[in-house]
Amino acid sequence: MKETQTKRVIALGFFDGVHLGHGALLRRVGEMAAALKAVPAAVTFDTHPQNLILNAPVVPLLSSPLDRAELMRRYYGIQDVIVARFDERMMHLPWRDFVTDYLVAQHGAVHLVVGHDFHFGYKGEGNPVRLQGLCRELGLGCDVIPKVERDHITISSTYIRTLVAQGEMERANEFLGHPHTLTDQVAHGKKLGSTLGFPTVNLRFQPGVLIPAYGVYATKVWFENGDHRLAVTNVGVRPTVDDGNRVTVEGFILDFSGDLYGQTVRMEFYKRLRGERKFESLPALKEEVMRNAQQTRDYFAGL
Ligand SMILES: Cc1cc2nc3c(=O)[nH]c(=O)nc-3n(C[C@H](O)[C@H](O)[C@H](O)COP(=O)(O)O)c2cc1C
Ligand SMILES: Nc1ncnc2c1ncn2[C@@H]1O[C@H](COP(=O)(O)OP(=O)(O)OP(=O)(O)O)[C@@H](O)[C@H]1O
Repeated sequence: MKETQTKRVIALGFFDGVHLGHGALLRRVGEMAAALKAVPAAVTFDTHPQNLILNAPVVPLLSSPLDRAELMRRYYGIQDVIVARFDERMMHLPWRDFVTDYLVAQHGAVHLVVGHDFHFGYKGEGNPVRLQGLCRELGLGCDVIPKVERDHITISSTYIRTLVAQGEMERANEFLGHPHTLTDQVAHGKKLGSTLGFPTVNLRFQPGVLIPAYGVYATKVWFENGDHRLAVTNVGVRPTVDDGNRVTVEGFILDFSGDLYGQTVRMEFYKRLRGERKFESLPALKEEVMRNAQQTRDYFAGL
């Protein structure tokens, strides 16, 4: 590491969802960065390593590395999130080289933080015990964080994905430590909602991102200016008005009028209120949406 290089305390992992287990690592990064006057940082990958190694695609909770970075910053004060490309070269990089060349020489690592089960480098030969040995040799600090559990279940992205896929948002959020979040630039819809009396904001899941169970959710929408509103949001294929398979996310923002097209908004999911249904008429759909809007107000009033 060069004298002039920025010093970083770095957590290692993929960090899909940025859950409470990840939080234990990231909090430790913050403590050590303050003590060492270094920048709190994390390394993640552009695609999940398992996609290349096992050829078994992981369907992530969050849309992109940018979303992971934003949650790490907001909830844990991580300033730099380094997004490493996980390609053939990275896959074949021996674990020692990953530490010495990538983390220390390129990114100024002075202290590393990993979880109890973290494996990395070619064939996953790097593990916490080996890493601690190498760090001692190199004069680097290294913390291995014991597993974080809740209800006797080890918190993991995999488990939280199954909860979100089933629409069990409240439980997913307990394990995440914050609401499940979708960020997108608002796109145009069919504008039918406005005529029906419930204008909606349309968001999209990026291809390959986990879609929560179809249905209606109590949500919050945060705007670019930092304001937020309650919203009642449908995730699904809208069998009443659409015959296609295209999945949409449409939020009826309560107590709001204004133009959001083109804005990047953040939607937080709190509770699934019901499944998606085919209604016999648009007035019947509207009546149900109004009922769901009230359920959303009641839900947040009771929190
Ligand atoms: C809270 C909420 C619940 C909804 N529930 C359903 C539903 O159960 N079935 C359905 O076919 N469409 C449902 N929709 C989708 C509406 O059919 C759709 O929002 C409306 O046709 C307006 O579409 P537009 O925004 O593209 O103009 C729901 C929409 C909202 C906002
Ligand atoms: N419950 C936990 N307790 C402590 N450390 C954890 C926990 N979950 C993950 N970590 C650590 O956080 C880092 C990032 O882990 P990773 O992104 O692989 O998360 P994961 O939740 O275990 O994911 P997956 O379920 O896909 O295996 C790793 O160093 C890992 O060891």
